[in-house]
Amino acid sequence: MCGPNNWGWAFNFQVAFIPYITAGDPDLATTARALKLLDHWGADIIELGLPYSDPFADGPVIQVSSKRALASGTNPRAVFSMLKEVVPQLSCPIAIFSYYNPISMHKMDWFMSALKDCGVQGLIVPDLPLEESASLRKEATRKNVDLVSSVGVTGARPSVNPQVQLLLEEIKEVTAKPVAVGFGISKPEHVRQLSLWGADGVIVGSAIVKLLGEANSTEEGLKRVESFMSSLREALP
Ligand SMILES: O=P(O)(O)OC[C@@H](O)[C@@H](O)c1c[nH]c2ccccc12
Repeated sequence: MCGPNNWGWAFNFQVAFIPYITAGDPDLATTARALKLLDHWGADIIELGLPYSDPFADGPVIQVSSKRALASGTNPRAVFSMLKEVVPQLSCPIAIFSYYNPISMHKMDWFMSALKDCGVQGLIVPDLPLEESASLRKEATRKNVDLVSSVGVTGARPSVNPQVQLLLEEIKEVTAKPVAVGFGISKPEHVRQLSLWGADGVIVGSAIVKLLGEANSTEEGLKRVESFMSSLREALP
């Protein structure tokens, strides 16, 4: 549905649907296919995680997924070159999700230029140290990449914590920025609930990563993700 949104990026949605997957799990060819599929099934933004050996803010599902991705030799350079080919075929923006450590192993301007060069529009760093945030922000602003930071531990949960409703109200009192809710969203009921509470976006990670990771084949994993995406999409206004 078309309507005004305050994301700063031009989308046609009321509540943004934001899937997360880990790049390179189980390999980058599968990630390329998954990105196209998520885009096709109505993702408004895709969070693409760079795998890291110590993903401490992640629950077991994304931790194992990171391990699989690293085992197949995934590194930022390879992810960026895959994206360079795939991004022009997508209609939704990509935000790279990365812990600070793998970013800091590169020159900041190289990293940010590489992001920009392959058409990435956002960068999420869950553990960005305050002391480092100024230089990263400066480089991101120069390259016109949006920067986001958050804390917590991921993983599917049976229900949405009712405190989220209050938290959403409190956050919206202090900012006009859109607020997307993640952590534990894995069912159409969760998505419905969060839309009713006024979330501007919902982020779904572990539930999708699990479908891809536990399938017996890439084909089967992508099929499962496809039907899961359509059931979540239907729950959105
Ligand atoms: O896997 P979940 O519970 O669906 O949540 C993922 C999610 O919100 C995404 O933004 C994310 C993936 N890994 C993270 C690490 C920290 C903070 C956030 C994340």
